[in-house]
Amino acid sequence: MDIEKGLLIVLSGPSGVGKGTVRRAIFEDPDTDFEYSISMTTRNKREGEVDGVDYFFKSREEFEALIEQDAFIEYAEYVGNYYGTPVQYVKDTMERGKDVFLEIEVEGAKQVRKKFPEALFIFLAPPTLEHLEERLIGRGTESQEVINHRISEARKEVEMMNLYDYVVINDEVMDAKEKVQMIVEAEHLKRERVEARFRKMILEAK
Ligand SMILES: Nc1ncnc2c1ncn2[C@@H]1O[C@H](COP(=O)(O)OP(=O)(O)OP(=O)(O)O)[C@@H](O)[C@H]1O
Ligand SMILES: Nc1nc2c(ncn2[C@@H]2O[C@H](COP(=O)(O)O)[C@@H](O)[C@H]2O)c(=O)[nH]1
Repeated sequence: MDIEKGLLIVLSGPSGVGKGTVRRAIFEDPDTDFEYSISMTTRNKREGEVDGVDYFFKSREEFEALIEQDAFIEYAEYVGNYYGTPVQYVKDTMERGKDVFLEIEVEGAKQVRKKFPEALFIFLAPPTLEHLEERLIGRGTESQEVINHRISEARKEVEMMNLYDYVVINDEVMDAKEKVQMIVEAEHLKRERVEARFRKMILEAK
C-alpha cells in the first residue's frame, strides 16, 4: 500500500485499560483533527452498541471471506472472536492527508508495525493489573470467565509495552487524553522539522 500523507496513530493496550474511554474523550474535543477507523468484529454486539458506529459487526463467515480478499491492514483472533482494521477506509483517509486513529489489541499493533514502521505507537497501561480487573468488572459487559481470559491476555500484553514509541498510564482519563494529544502534536512537529531539513539539504545540493 502506498500511503504518503497523514499519520497513522495506533493506541493499544490490554482490554479494560480505558482505550475506548480515552479515545471518546479525544474525539469529543473539537480541536481533534484526526479520524477514527471503525473496526470489524465477529463478537456479539453489547447493549447500546451500534453497527457502523462502535464496530462493523460481521459473522465469522463474512469476516473470513474478507480475510481472503485481503481487506484488512491487520486482524487478530482475540478471546474467541476476530477483530480487524478495514484497509480501504484507512488508505482513503490518509490519502486525503488526514491522520487516522486505530484502537486495537497488541497482536494487531505488531502487524501494523511491520507494514507501517513509520506509524506512531502508543501503549495505554493501567496503574496496576488490579485496576484493570476492577475496571473490567465495573464495566459489567463480560462474564467472569471472559474477564479472567482477558486478564490472562493482559499479563502477556503489558510485557510488550517496551515495543511502543510511548507508554501512557491511564490513571485519570483527561490526563491520559491530553498526553495522547500532546504525543501526536509533538510527532507532527518532529516530522515537519525533519521534512524542512530534508528540503533544505536538497536545495543546497542543487
Ligand atoms: N482512568 C480511569 N479510571 C477509572 N476507570 C476508568 C478509567 N478509564 C476507563 N475507565 C473505566 O474502565 C472500564 C473499561 O474502559 P474501556 O471500555 O474504555 O476500556 P478498553 O480498553 O476500551 O476495553 P476493551 O479493550 O475491552 O474495549 C469502563 O467502565 C471505563 O469507564
Ligand atoms: N487487532 C485488533 N484489535 C481490535 C480491533 N478493534 C478492537 N480491537 C481490540 O480488541 C479487544 C477487545 O475489544 P472489545 O470491544 O471486545 O472489548 C480490545 O483490546 C480492542 O482494542 C481491531 O480492528 N484489530
